Amino acid sequence: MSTSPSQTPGSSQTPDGPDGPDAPDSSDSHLLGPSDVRELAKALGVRPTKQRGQNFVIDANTVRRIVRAAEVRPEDVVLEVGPGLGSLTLALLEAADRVTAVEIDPVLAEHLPTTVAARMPDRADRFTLVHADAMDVTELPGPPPTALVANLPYNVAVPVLLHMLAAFPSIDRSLVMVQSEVADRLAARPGNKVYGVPSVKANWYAEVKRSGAIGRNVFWPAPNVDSGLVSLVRREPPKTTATRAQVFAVVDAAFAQRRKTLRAALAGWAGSPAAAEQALAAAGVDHRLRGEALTVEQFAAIAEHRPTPA
Ligand SMILES: C[S@@+](CC[C@H](N)C(=O)[O-])C[C@H]1O[C@@H](n2cnc3c(N)ncnc32)[C@H](O)[C@@H]1O
Repeated sequence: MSTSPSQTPGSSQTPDGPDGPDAPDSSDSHLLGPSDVRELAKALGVRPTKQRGQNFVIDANTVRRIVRAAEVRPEDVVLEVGPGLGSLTLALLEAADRVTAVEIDPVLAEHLPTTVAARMPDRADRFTLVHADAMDVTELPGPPPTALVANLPYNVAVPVLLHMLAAFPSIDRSLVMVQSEVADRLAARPGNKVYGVPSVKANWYAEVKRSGAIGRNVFWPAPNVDSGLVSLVRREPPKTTATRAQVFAVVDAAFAQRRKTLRAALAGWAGSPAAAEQALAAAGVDHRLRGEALTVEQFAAIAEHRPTPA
């Protein structure tokens, strides 16, 4: 199998390839259109897998829209997780100072520098590819990333996002594309029925909001779910004497049994229902509430009052 075609494929349409709403116009000639994606995948022998969340964007307008929504600045060092064939990478390289991309798939990882060099020779020295599982990445070559912009693999989107926010405090803005329901969950506020673990943990790091919807036909292959954009702007974490791990342990316990009151849901964490009630009282939180009503600051206050085991 060839992993390195000698040149980047052209852009002729073929009937059996992925089709999208917008073929690139001449000003987008370095971006990937539907036939470019199909031909690149074919040349590399890539068969997109669900397991790796491989749905490639085939629409130049969509990648431009993502870059605009991310407010990428000329001085930004952008971290992209899962660059795939390079659809978003090329648009990021137009706008940022540097792009560092982390890709798990060996064939995609090996070939992407070739695509970048062929499509954007003037910017190729500003691109770095790291072949790794994003969940294992704790350091990156080059200057620290200032922004995270990614069309995340859907099955690991939340853990990858939270991992990157924890591992790279230099990231002050993120714009991620995720499954629409996950976008709702990430951006949910207390009291919302989809508010849960991802909402609270994301809010530990950032102010989170939904930033638009993306249809299915801008991908190849088209997923069977809609997508949403989520914007995260770094904030100071809540002021607390508890560690992040201690706060997240309370969050996990509260939502593991989300139908139960906090007194019952936190019994295991505190040692007993009575101990949970005591910790909640000390934190100024009504023990009859459920986790879905609490802010991240309230979870932090509860974590500070965990009873010491006898
Ligand atoms: C939804 S596709 C996005 C591809 C490309 N950015 C685009 O928009 O066309 C997700 C990409 O993430 C990669 N990927 C999946 N799991 C990963 C992981 N744990 N770490 C790094 N990359 C991963 C896949 O191989 C794939 O290239």
